[in-house]
Amino acid sequence: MNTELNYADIYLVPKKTVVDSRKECDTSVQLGNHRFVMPLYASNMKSVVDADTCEYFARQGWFYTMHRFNVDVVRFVADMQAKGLFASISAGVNEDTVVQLNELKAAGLTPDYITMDVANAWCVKAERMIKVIKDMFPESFLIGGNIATAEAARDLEVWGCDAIKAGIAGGRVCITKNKTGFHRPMVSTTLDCAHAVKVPVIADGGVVEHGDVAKAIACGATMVMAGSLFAGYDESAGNIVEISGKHYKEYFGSASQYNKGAYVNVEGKKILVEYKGSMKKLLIELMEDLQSSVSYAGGRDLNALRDVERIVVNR
Ligand SMILES: NC(=O)C1=CN([C@@H]2O[C@H](COP(=O)(O)OP(=O)(O)OC[C@H]3O[C@@H](n4cnc5c(N)ncnc54)[C@H](OP(=O)(O)O)[C@@H]3O)[C@@H](O)[C@H]2O)C=CC1
Ligand SMILES: Nc1nc2c(ncn2[C@@H]2O[C@H](COP(=O)(O)O)[C@@H](O)[C@H]2O)c(=O)[nH]1
Repeated sequence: MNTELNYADIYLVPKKTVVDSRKECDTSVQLGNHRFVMPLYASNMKSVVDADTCEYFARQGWFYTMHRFNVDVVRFVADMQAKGLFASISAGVNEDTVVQLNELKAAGLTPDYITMDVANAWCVKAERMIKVIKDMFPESFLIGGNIATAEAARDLEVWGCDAIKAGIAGGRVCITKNKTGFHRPMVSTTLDCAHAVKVPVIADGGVVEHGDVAKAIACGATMVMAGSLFAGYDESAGNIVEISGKHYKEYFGSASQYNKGAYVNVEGKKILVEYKGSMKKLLIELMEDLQSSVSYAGGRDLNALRDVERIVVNR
């Protein structure tokens, strides 16, 4: 059996800083036809993003992906593009997704980004859906996920994905590992997948500390997706709950009973996260922290992080 690593098991070794100020460090990243201010974005979960959250992120120059649960995709894509913003939607692998894609086509709309999002995308249904999406929307940038091994990443690349989302059962509200026994820690997942393919890899789930973003990039990720990090703010989706005068927001898994509306194949749970007010301060702090990471890596942009030594501190 192999020993596998998570974000908390590694650190990055500092190099000589070459900038006079952390403000000089560039955290921007190219994904598809757009450049975004940070290589980090919020999970496409109903308790994290809604249409307003997506618009908020797009206006701040951050990437986003709308979730795929009871969404009028025609209206969503039309609204975003009418506002001059990019449209980034999620797709499943069942017939309802084909119906939605046909409706988009009939309306003459092309999403800028489509994320085909299932628990284990290394499967025949995902292979078929990737072909459908690529045939119908060859101009859209297709992200496929999730997977957790080099072999799966290579398959998704061959099947036609323009980027691959990696991470199985590492999320804060995930109970997949408890219920099925399957999981791979994020550092090992990201290293393996990113080294196996030429297309960008998105490290999804398990971000606990801001520094985990830099660690993911150092392991080869182009982007990082996080759910709990963005839950609990004014701009996040999710209901506010008051308990003994204290305010919280609900954060639940996409495979939870609360998202599914039934207790069938449940692999997610609901938690309450502290209500934290406006998200603006978080976005600024995340960028400042990553600028600082780039300076410790001895560079001026994210490329510097790809060159740093990684050390294992826990085994
Ligand atoms: N990143 C992660 O580790 C995980 C993420 N999730 C998230 O939860 C949401 C729901 O995921 P998911 O259950 O895939 O989506 P859906 O519930 O939409 O399932 C999609 C379809 O795939 C089938 N399917 C799902 N899992 C399997 C399987 N293991 N074997 C065979 N068929 C399967 C389902 O059929 P049937 O239900 O009849 O089996 C269904 O028809 C997604 O947003 C996903 O990202 C969920 C778990 C893990
Ligand atoms: N196993 C499950 N994973 C889920 C579910 N809903 C979402 N997710 C994944 O978690 C990440 C977010 O993780 P976090 O640690 O940043 O909070 C998300 O992007 C999905 O990949 C679920 O119900 N079960």
